[in-house]
Amino acid sequence: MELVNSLDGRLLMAVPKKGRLHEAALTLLQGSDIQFHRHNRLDIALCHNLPIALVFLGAADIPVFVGEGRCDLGITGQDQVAEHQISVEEILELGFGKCKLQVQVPANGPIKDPKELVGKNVVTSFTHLSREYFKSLEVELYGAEAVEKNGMKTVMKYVGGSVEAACALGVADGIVDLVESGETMKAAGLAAISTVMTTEAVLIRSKQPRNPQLAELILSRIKGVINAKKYVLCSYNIPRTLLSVVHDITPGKRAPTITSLEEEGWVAVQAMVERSRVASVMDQLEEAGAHDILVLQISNSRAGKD
Ligand SMILES: Nc1ncnc2c1ncn2[C@@H]1O[C@H](COP(=O)(O)OP(=O)(O)OP(=O)(O)O)[C@@H](O)[C@H]1O
Ligand SMILES: O=P(O)(O)OC[C@H]1O[C@H](OP(=O)(O)OP(=O)(O)O)[C@H](O)[C@@H]1O
Repeated sequence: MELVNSLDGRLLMAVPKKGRLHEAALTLLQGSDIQFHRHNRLDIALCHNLPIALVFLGAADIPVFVGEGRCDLGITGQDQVAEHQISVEEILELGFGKCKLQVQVPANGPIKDPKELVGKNVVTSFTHLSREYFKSLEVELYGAEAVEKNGMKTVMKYVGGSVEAACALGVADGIVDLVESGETMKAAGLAAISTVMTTEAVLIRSKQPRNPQLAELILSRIKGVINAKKYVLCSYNIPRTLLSVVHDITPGKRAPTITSLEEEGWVAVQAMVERSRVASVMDQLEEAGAHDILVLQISNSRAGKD
C-alpha cells in the first residue's frame, strides 16, 4: 500500500519483467542513468534520481497498460503492439528483440504455401495478426463478399507458449510464431513458408503521458544510448591535399571535424561512423592515404534539439 501511494506524481514506465526483452531493456535503463532498486518479488520499483516508477510486466501486457494510459512509457515488441490493436505511439525503435513472425509447417509435410493452410487449424499466440493474415488469403481465394458472408474457414487456436510443439502433437496443421535464429523451428522439424511481420523492440508512449517533459527527457536519453551503440568515432591524420577524397568516406553525422596538425600540410579528422561499416571505412581510408586511423568507442551521445 505504501509503495502504491508513493507512485503519486511519478511517470510510470513499463518494462518487460522476463523473457527476450528483459536484459536488453535493463541495459538501456542503466545507460540512461535511470537508477532504481527492485525489491525481491516486487513488480514496481521507484527510481532514486528521477520521479519515475518502473512497472515490471509481461511484454504482451505492456501495450494494454500504456494504451489505457495506466503507464506513460513502455518497452515492448512491435509485434505485441500490433497484436493488441491498441492506440499507443511507437516513438523509438530500440535495435534489439529483432525477429520475424512467420507461418511454419512440418518441414517434411505436403504444405509449401500458406494458402494451403486455409480451412485448416493454425496455432499461435498472435491470434489477431494471424487472423488478419489468413483473412487476406481467404479474400484472395474466395473474394471479400464470400468471406464476409460465410466467415473465415481457417481456424485460429490460441496457445501461450511452446507453440512449436502444436504440429507434432496433432493440434495444428501450421503455426504462426516468432523466429530469430531459426533454432527452435528447426528443432521442432518445422520450416517457415511466409512472414506475417518483422519486429523489434520499441519504446511506446501513451497518448497523454502524465509528465510530457520527463517522457521527452527519457526519450532523449534512450536515443543517446542507442546512437552511442550504433556509431563509433573514427579519427585519423591525412595530408590536407587528400581531404576531398576522405569527405566521401567519412562524411560524419553532420560533418567531420577537421583540425590542423602541428606538421605543415597535415590535418586530423574526426567523424562518427556506423559501427557496422567501420572495417570497410578503415580499408577505404588506408587506401586513400590516411594515417594513424583510430576507432574510439562512444559511451553516450546526444544529437541536440532540432
Ligand atoms: N527469439 C527471439 N529473438 C528476438 N526477439 C524475440 C524472440 N522471441 C521473442 N522476441 C521478442 O520478445 C517479445 C517477448 O517474447 P518472449 O518470448 O520473451 O515473451 P515472454 O514475455 O517471456 O512471454 P512467454 O515466455 O510467457 O511467452 C516478443 O513479443 C518479441 O517482440
Ligand atoms: O528462432 P529462435 O532463435 O530459436 O527463437 C524463436 C523462439 O524464441 C521465442 O520463444 P522463447 O525462447 O523466448 O520462449 P517461449 O517459447 O516460452 O516464448 C519464440 O516464441 C520462439 O519459440
